[in-house]
Amino acid sequence: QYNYFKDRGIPNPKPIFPLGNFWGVGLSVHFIHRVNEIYRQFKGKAKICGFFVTTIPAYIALDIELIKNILVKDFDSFHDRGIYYNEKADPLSAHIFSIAGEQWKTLRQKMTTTFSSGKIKAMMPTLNKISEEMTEVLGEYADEGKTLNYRDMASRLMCEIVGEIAFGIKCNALRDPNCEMMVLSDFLSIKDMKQRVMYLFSNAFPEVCRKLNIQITPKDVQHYFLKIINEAIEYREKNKIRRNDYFDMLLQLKNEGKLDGDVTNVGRISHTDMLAACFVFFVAGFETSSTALAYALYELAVNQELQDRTRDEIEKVLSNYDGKVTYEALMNMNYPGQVISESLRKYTPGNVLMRKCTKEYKIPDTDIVIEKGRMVFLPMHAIHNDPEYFPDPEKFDPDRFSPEMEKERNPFTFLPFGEGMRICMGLRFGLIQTRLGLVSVLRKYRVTLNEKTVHPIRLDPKDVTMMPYGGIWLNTEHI
Ligand code: HEM
Repeated sequence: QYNYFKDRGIPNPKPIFPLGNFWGVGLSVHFIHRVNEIYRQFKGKAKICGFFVTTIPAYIALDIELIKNILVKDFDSFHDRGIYYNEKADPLSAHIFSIAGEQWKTLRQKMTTTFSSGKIKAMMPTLNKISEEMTEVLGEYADEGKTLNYRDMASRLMCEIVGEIAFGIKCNALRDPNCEMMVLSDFLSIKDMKQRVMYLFSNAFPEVCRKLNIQITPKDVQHYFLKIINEAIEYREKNKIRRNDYFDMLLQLKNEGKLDGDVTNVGRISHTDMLAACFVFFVAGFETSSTALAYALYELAVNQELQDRTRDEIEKVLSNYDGKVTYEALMNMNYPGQVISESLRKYTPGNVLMRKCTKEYKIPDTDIVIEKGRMVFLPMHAIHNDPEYFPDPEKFDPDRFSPEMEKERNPFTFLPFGEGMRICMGLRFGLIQTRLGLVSVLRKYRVTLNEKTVHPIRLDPKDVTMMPYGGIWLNTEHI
C-alpha cells in the first residue's frame, strides 16, 4: 500500500505503518504543522506530492497554477469536499459545506441570495445591539482591571451573533461563558479521540458508514440544535413572527421558495435543508470569524503603533457616517480590513482547502493522473506563510494588503475564503461581523498583552482549529 506514490513517480514523505504520515498528529503535532512540513519539503520539486492518512493515500497540491485549476478551471473534476454526511441518521450533517454533486449545486443556487448586501444591511440593527452588549461587558473588565481571554470573548461574540441571526434565540454567551451553545461548540475542535477516529473512518469509508447509519454529530449537539431550530420554526410559523434575520430568510425559502422582495422563485428548500442550513452557520461561521478577530486583537496588542493606526482609521471613516457603525462604514474601512486580512493570512482559519477528485484528472504538462475518489488538500496556511509569496511571513504587516501590494500578487496565493464555485458562502457576513468586533473593541478600549498569554503563540496540537495554546489574555483599558 505504501508504494502507491513511488509506483506513480510522485514524491512523498516516508510513511510508517499503521499511521502513515499521521504519527503525533493531534497529540504533539498540530495537523497544519504536519501539512506545512510536507509542503516545505516538496515545494518547487513537483506540482503535487503525496502523503498517507494512516494507510490511505492523499495529495497535497504545491503549485499555484494547479491550485487555480482545481478550484476554478477544472472544477468539474473536483466539485466535492469528500466529507461524510448522512441525511437520514444525522440530518444536521447534510449541510451545504458537506453535501455533494447535484444536491449541493441546487441548494447553493437557492441559498446564495441569503447573503446579499441588502440582506446583511437589514441585520445591522441586531449586530449593533450585540456589539454594544460586548462593549459593556468589556467595560466591566476595564473598570475592575481584570485580564480577559480574548480568544474566548471573540467566540462568545460570534456565538451570540449566530444564536440571534441563525437560530432566533438569545443565548447570553457574552454574559455567560458556560451557556449551552458555547459548551457544545467544543465539538468543533474534534479533541475527543473517539470523535476523531469516527471522523477519519467515516471520511475514508463513507459508503460503509452510510449503510450502517453512522452518526458523526455528537448526540447532545444534535439534540440541542434540533430542539431549538424546530421550536423556533413552530413558534414563528404559529405566531406569524417576521424578523430581519437569516432564520426568517430560510423560513421564506422553505415555505415560499423565494425571499421577500425577490422576483425569482428559486424553489423551496426542505425541512431538513432548513435544519442543516441553520447548523452550517454555526459550523462554518462561528470558529472562523472568532479566530480572525482574536488573532487580529492579539497582534494589535503586541504592536501598539499598529493598534493606534487602526483606531485612527476607524474614527476617520466613522466621522463620515455621523459616528454610526453602518454596513457601508464597515465595508469602507480599508486599513482595519487589511488588519483582518493579515490575521487571516498568518493564522488562516480554513487552513487547508479540501477537494475530492470526482472525475479522473490528468495534471496538465505531467503524466500524473489523479484517480477518482482521491482527496486533494490545498495547503493555504502553508502558502500564506511562504516567504516566496509573503516575505518575512512571521511579521504581522497589514500593509501587505494595500491596494498596490495586492495588485502585484497572484490572487491565488491568498485564499482565506477558498475560491471557485465552492467559495465561502458567508464571506461578506464573515467580514462584516469580524470588522464589527474589531471596531467595537478598539473604539472604546486599548488592549495590551497580559503575561498569561503564551507569546509567541503556539497552536494547541490537540485541536483541529487554530486554537492558541493557553488562550489570548489581554488587558483592557478605557481610551
Ligand atoms: C472570517 C470568516 C470566515 C472564513 C475565514 C471562512 C472560510 C471558509 C473557507 C476557507 C471555506 C471553504 C471554501 C473552499 O473550499 O473553497 C468556507 C466555506 C463555507 N463557508 Fe465560510 N468562512 C467564514 C465565515 C463564514 C460565515 C459567517 C458563514 C455563514 C454561514 C460561512 C459559511 C460557509 C459555507 C456555507 C461554506 C461552504 C460553501 C459551499 O460548499 O458551497 N462562512 N468558508
